[in-house]
Amino acid sequence: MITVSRLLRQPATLVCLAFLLLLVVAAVAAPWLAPYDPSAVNVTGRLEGPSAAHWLGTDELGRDQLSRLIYGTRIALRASVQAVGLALVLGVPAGLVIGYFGGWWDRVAMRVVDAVSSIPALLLAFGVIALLGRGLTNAMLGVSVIFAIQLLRLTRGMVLAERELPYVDAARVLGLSAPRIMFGQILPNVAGPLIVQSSIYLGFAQLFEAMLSFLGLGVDVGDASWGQMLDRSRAYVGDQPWLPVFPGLAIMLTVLAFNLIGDGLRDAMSGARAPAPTWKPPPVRLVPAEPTRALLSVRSLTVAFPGAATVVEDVSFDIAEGEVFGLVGESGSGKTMTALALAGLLPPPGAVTQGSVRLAGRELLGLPDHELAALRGPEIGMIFQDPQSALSPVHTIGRQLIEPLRTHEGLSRRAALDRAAELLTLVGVPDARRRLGDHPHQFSGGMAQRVVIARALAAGPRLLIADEPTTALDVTVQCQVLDLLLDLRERFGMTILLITHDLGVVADVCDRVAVMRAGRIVEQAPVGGLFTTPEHPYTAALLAASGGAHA
Ligand SMILES: Nc1ncnc2c1ncn2[C@@H]1O[C@H](COP(=O)(O)OP(=O)(O)OP(=O)(O)O)[C@@H](O)[C@H]1O
Repeated sequence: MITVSRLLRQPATLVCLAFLLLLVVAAVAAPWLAPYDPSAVNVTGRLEGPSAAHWLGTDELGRDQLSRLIYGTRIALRASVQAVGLALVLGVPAGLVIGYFGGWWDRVAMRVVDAVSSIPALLLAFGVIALLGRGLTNAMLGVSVIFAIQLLRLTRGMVLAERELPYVDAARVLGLSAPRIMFGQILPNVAGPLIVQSSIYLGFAQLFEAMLSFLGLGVDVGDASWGQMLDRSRAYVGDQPWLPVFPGLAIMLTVLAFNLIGDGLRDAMSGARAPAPTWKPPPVRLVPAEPTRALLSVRSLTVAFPGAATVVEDVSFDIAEGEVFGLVGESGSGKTMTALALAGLLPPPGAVTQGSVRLAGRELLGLPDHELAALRGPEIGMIFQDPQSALSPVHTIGRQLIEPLRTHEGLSRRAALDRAAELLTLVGVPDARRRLGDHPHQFSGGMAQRVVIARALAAGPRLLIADEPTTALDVTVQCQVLDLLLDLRERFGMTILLITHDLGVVADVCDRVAVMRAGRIVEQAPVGGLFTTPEHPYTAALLAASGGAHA
């Protein structure tokens, strides 16, 4: 539904859809719309220009051009739908099977695909015509084969990625048969790009039909086809210059319409050209905050989503320079929303409705976006739970590390690479120089998290917000990453806001801690005090539930 509404917001796509609808109406209602019989010859009225009797003129046999153009839509649409329909029927199931089963099936099929793909579509159409004879159906068969091969390749590529996803494993565990998984589970997930590609192929098919008819290999001589009209106009264009104009325009506009619809569908599905949301955050009610020596001072921070309950309410805490401050609480208690609010990264329509967030004495709430963006990196760094999803899979680690170094420190590429290698060594990645050329998937979870930490350090932030940085890692690696954070605090005097639901982690690394529940801080204290004498019953219950992890 989101895709349809985005599509309806694209004027160019709407115009193209209306144009195609017009073609379909013209094809279906041709006998009623066409003013003349498209094959009625009138030798006394040959090669006439546009007139009241013949709006688009007549051809070399005196046939009405408008009527032939209207009847031509039937062939244009039939050729396109036939070629793409057959390609979908052949290519998509083959791609699903080959991608899903993989192995030698895949290897053999892909070699065949490579070989057939190297043949130009037009050449293959000539081959099919030579074997099976002239005619629109035979001509479009060769084109269908090429489209089918391309759709097979596209489907197979997407299935290779999809089959590794948890929902496919879940379907296997449920005992669904392979065809049901392929057609019932995977196909709906890969349908979007296939629809987009097909609409683009509809345009290509139309072009091929016109080319083959132009070469005299498509429709029968008497039939009205735009390509054939263009072909016949060549010999008489000297006598009647209007002849090629209308069939040429019809071909051009139809191909353009199919392609623009394909583009529009792609944008609607990816949201790329969707208009920016009109939503504007409400103004923040700044709470006056007294001067403090803390590096970060948060007062009465309140975050709300329109129509939903307030997710963070009246949260206040201070973090001193060099301190590790823990924010702990059960899932959904508002820890992440607090952190995102501090960095100005709340997902719309969430917004800070009131409060004060001062970093080194400077109020951050209400700062314009570009000023906040300039603070992220050198002032506030963030690391998240899943290191792999925080790194771009297609870029090397080196490239991802030098970007912040070049942006914030203005280093040359060579100097940035040297510094990136130093940072990787600092966070404990062995053989750092060589590993700069590796991609994220070549790193284990713990090593990838070290890379993410190194990237956050690259800009030298004063405050590092670490949101569940060890939750996705196994216990041994968790300890190593926490030790690394502590080591960095020691060396650089870095201030850390550590978000976690694990009281064991809090006990190990934090100086002070705040306990959150349902969007509010219910208690905050130095770590030792909180564990020995919790004041709030919720803290006591959390400690009891954690089974003495802190002991
Ligand atoms: N887009 C949203 N719209 C409305 N409410 C949201 C949205 N995103 C999050 N919330 C709500 O905000 C509350 C706080 O979420 P938050 O992610 O901060 O919790 P958390 O304590 O970090 O939990 P977890 O440890 O599971 O990440 C939750 O009740 C959540 O349902």
